[in-house]
Amino acid sequence: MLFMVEMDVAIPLDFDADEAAALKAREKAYSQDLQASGVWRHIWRKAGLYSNVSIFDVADNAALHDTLMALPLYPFMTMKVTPLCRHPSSIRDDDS
Ligand SMILES: O=C(O)C[C@H]1C=CC(=O)O1
Repeated sequence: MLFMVEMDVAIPLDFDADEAAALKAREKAYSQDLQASGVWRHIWRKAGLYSNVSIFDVADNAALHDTLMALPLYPFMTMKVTPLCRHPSSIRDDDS
């Protein structure tokens, strides 16, 4: 199942800088592992914002939930999740 997930990150300005850097490093590794495995299909920066729009390919709603809850930056994120399905006008043979 495909989902578009929009993530807005807001780390408090007074949050410890070293701790924030460590969380961002863990987040990057977690994200890149999921990208390599095909679960995190796409990630795009929203220009000018500490936000991204991502496409996840997971088995079901519960798998998406578990994946998102495990994001190291999750406590500092606001998310919007949108389920996706194929568009009838798509010229692609599959959802790649
Ligand atoms: O920077 C972000 O958009 C937040 C988060 C998502 C992946 C990652 O590496 O960081």
